Amino acid sequence: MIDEFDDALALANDPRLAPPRPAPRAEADPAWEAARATAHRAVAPLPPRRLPLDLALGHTLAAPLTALTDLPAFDTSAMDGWAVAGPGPWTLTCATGALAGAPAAGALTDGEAVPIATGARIPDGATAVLRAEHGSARAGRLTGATPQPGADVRARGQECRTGAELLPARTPLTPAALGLAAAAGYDQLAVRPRPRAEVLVLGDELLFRGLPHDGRIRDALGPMTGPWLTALGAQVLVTRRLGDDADALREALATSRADLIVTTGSTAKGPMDHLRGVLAALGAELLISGVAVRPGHPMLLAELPGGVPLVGLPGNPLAAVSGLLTLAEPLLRALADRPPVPERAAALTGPVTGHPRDTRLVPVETPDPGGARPLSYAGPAMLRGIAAASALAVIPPGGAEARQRVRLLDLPHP
Ligand SMILES: Nc1nc2c(c(=O)[nH]1)N[C@H]1C(S)=C(S)[C@@H](COP(=O)(O)OP(=O)(O)OC[C@H]3O[C@@H](n4cnc5c(N)ncnc54)[C@H](O)[C@@H]3O)O[C@H]1N2
Ligand code: MOO
Repeated sequence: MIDEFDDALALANDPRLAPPRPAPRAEADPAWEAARATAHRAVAPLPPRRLPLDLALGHTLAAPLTALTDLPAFDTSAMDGWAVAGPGPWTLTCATGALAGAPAAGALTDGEAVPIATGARIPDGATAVLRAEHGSARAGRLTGATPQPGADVRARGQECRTGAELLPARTPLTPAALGLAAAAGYDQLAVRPRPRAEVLVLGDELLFRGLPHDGRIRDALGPMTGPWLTALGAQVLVTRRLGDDADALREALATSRADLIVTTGSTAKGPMDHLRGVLAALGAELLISGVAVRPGHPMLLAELPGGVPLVGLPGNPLAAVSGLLTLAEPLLRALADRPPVPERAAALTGPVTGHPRDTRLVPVETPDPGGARPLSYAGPAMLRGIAAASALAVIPPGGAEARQRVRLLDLPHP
């Protein structure tokens, strides 16, 4: 079996199959789509690893999942009853019969039958299964209407033959995918691991319990950034609160073991906004410094000297969500080598004012699949709108009319 895994790893490592990695270099205030594309190109997929099935949940298949066996692996009974050979009535050749997980009962010849359990191997010579409720056994004889040949028999290979592709590479490993892999004979899988993310919450004004007081407010980004990164496919190592301490930030960036660092706040140029200065001092390269999107236009993407990407989410809460879906989502997808999420659109229930030049992301609820209702309380510093929303509607520069179809970015659900 190791060979298959090595093949899978070799396939996943084949440079001909690896996405090209053009040199991403700084772009000032790119349009929203261009910023997403830059973020997607900024990183290469993480190297594949082999993981036991019970640790593979949430990672991404690094190579196609091909069946290591026929499924079913042998002809099995679909029902409890009797395996019968030829037309009835039948003589029962054995009282205990064929049980699931046991070797097949002895071969039958026409006129013979044997009790059989759902999932048990069909004995050689059997032509069908007679369901328990359709037959009657007395004194070694079985009577009942003769079932059609093949009735209630699951033929070997009905679901797949050995070598068939069951799932393509880049599929997220859901519980059902793990079940399929186990049924198909796998003990381990070659996966692209979930990217490890670290969240650094910046700001001296933040409180982590109790009510706002003395100009200080509760941290609203710590509680939502980690869970949303998890829902976007990351493994969040830690959420750290660093205040506005430039030294602590420098130390955290220099020593991080994450594949992606996400900071909150400090993207602008206020007196306590140290992020850009620390990035410059560390020799990081700014790949994106502001995006033509509202809210969230000060968001940034940098590459730290070791190659680790850093997404700077603006401090205003809705602006931070905008940064997550604009920059962190495509980065995480690229690191895990996941395919793009299928695009979804819906018709607005009312007009939405646009920004003259920038894209707007507006919280909407989608009570019916084709419609998107813009929500109130959707200012950059507000949370009521986004907390009630199921998606962000992408409003092109200049705005959108009622009933106009616009693209939706679904909010990820943990
Ligand atoms: N002169 C300018 N000032 C600002 C501009 C600008 O273009 N020119 N842009 C504004 C926009 S838009 C945004 S968004 C913010 C971005 O600011 P920062 O990323 O530097 O964030 P802070 O200054 O630290 O905070 C902004 C705002 O958000 C609150 N905040 C921060 N962290 C949290 C948190 N974890 N939980 C809840 N609220 C948080 C913070 O208290 C501030 O109210 O800059 C504008 N300024
Ligand atoms: O764009 Mo700020 O990012 O409006 O909140």
